[in-house]
Amino acid sequence: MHVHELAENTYRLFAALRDTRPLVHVVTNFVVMNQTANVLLALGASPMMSWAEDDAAYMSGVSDALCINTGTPVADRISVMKSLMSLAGDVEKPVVLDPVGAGAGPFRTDIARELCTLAPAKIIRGNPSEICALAADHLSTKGVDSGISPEQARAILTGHGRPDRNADDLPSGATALLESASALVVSGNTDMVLGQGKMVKIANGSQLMGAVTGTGCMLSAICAAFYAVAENGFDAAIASVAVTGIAGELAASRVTGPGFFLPHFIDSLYALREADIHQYLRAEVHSL
Ligand SMILES: Nc1ncnc2c1ncn2[C@@H]1O[C@H](COP(=O)(O)OP(=O)(O)O)[C@@H](O)[C@H]1O
Ligand SMILES: Cc1ncsc1CCOP(=O)(O)O
Ligand SMILES: [Mg+2]
Repeated sequence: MHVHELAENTYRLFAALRDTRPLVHVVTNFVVMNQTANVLLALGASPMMSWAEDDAAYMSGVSDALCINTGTPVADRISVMKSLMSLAGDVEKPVVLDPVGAGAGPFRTDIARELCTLAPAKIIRGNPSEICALAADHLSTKGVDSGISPEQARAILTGHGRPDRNADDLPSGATALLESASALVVSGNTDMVLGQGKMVKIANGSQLMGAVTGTGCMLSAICAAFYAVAENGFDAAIASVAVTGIAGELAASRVTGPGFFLPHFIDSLYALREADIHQYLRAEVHSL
């Protein structure tokens, strides 16, 4: 597939999202809850941030997608996350898992690994060391920040240059993790979207996105909104990474530092046009 086709598909899903305004149920951490709801609204989705167990069955019945984020994993939240993911799996509702802090100690890593066993068609979106903690038992996450670069993650996931694999092979650790997912998103200065036998690299975004908290969490919620209108998790993940990166780039061009980045990011998402997607998308497709 060509970059041009990726841009067209991204805009098609973006337009569908704005037309249908999917209800996205987000159980996320206390740090990013408000900004995540605002980002979903600016994108064109309808956010719902409930985490009550008593609300789970009803909300699961009416929502179009679910986003689960393990950033502040207190006991009652973990329990509702499991219930919601099981309910969503039963009806094949689109689900996104953001394993915040996987690879930073056994507590978070074990929670994320258990959640990976639920809702088998989910998108899993994390930073390089979070994904490596799930796929390859590599524990290097520094709190919620990646301890490694996307390129290092790629090397770890491919099994360190085994002679029978070339650099473009589908990561072996990722292959196993993909059995519990429809797509993996490894974010960073360049984002990688992995599906069965295929990978797309997207080089949009800005360094400023690493200078404010919650950009990864927002990307995961955006993945859930796109997944609600997409045919599959792989296409939803590509569109989400593209739109997030382009909006981030436009926002960064309008500010001098992180302080005003977030409001400009929200404005850029709100005002994003088809022409921006075609003009700015920088993607490489690898058929594997
Ligand atoms: N140095 C960078 N250059 C471009 N984009 C970046 C950079 N760092 C992070 N991003 C973008 O910020 C978003 C969050 O990614 P990341 O920081 O890896 O996640 P997390 O916040 O979960 O650690 C992604 O859209 C990613 O592309
Ligand atoms: C700082 C912090 N601490 C617990 S959750 C959280 C937010 C993490 O957000 P992101 O993974 O998007 O950087
Ligand atoms: Mg994160």
